[in-house]
Amino acid sequence: MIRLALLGTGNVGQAVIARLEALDDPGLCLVHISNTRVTVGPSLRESAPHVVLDATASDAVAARHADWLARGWHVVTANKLGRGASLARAEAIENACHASGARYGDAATVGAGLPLLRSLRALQVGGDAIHGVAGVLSGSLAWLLARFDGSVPFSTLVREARAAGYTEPDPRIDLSGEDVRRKLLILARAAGVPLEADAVQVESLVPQALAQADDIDAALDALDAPMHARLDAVREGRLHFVARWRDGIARVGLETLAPNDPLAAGSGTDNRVAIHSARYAHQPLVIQGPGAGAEVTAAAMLDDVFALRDQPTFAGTRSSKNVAIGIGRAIA
Ligand SMILES: NC(=O)C1=CN([C@@H]2O[C@H](COP(=O)(O)OP(=O)(O)OC[C@H]3O[C@@H](n4cnc5c(N)ncnc54)[C@H](OP(=O)(O)O)[C@@H]3O)[C@@H](O)[C@H]2O)C=CC1
Ligand SMILES: N[C@@H](CC=O)C(=O)O
Repeated sequence: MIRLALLGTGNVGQAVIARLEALDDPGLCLVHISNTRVTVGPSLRESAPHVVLDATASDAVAARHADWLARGWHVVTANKLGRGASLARAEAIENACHASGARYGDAATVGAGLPLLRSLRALQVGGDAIHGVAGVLSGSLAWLLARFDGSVPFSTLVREARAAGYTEPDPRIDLSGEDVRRKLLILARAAGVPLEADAVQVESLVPQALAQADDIDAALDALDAPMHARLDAVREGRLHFVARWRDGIARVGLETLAPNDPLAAGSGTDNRVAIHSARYAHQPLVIQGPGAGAEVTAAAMLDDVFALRDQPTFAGTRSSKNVAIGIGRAIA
């Protein structure tokens, strides 16, 4: 029996609860659910989970990952602020895993669970050397830029992307390139490169009026004129928000790509990532698929839980009281 604690009951957290309900797996038991307002079940410490599921966007929660791992609790996260924030925090997570044997499931943090991190790690286990990564890493920006033809204000599209659950809780995290920076850091670090967060050059799409706004929704209109100007300046191809890391240089920002560029394929929230390595020296390995959405993200988190099942920690553990999933649903 694996005891799970779920932090965060928003888009992703609710999808985790719904998936647990649908799977109805007797080997999984939800012993704690919490958001910033409500806790269901005993406190996190008292519930002594085997696995903490982080479905928040909270820096304070991510700052605790290393402590939980050091305690022997596995951590499965959609929150990128563990391995995608400061290098010191990413290294603390690494060290805690080595010291305690606990595992860190981060598949959901890049590409909403596409087999990106898994492939990067498997290539290296097989003796490959990763030379660089280039990609469209934001599902929301991919979705927005695919739709943006000037007929509808960019701000209207941002509101739609937010309502569909593709953006971060604060969409400025996507629009500023910060979400993509975090993903590029996670990928580069998974490729063995100790990249500092401020080593990534980031082009932000957020005008000052939006950056400083308290009422984010009202201030989204400030995007419309500058984004229209960017669109008008495109002569051939289409705008894409691209991340690149190679030869010590890492940058994220808008680029105009020709339709036959490998990074320009796909539709909707599709992410596309090209991995350049010793094995894939002439043609990169390209991985593509939906890169945002609560359901795929929740599925990736639970895949990471299932991957833990062979861990000795769970052998012989007693069954625990399952926190009512219906209550978890009710505290959204
Ligand atoms: N949406 C997507 O497509 C994807 C999202 N992710 C990541 O998933 C995470 C969640 O995203 P999403 O569900 O859209 O966000 P939401 O804003 O919908 O939900 C966030 C949840 O976290 C809770 N929370 C915040 N701080 C804490 C805390 N200290 N302790 C417990 N709960 C807390 C919030 O509680 P309250 O309601 O009380 O404020 C809320 O329930 C983010 O890190 C995001 O980057 C990753 C891949 C894809
Ligand atoms: N806001 C993110 C969601 C997944 O990480 C994105 O747009 O890609």
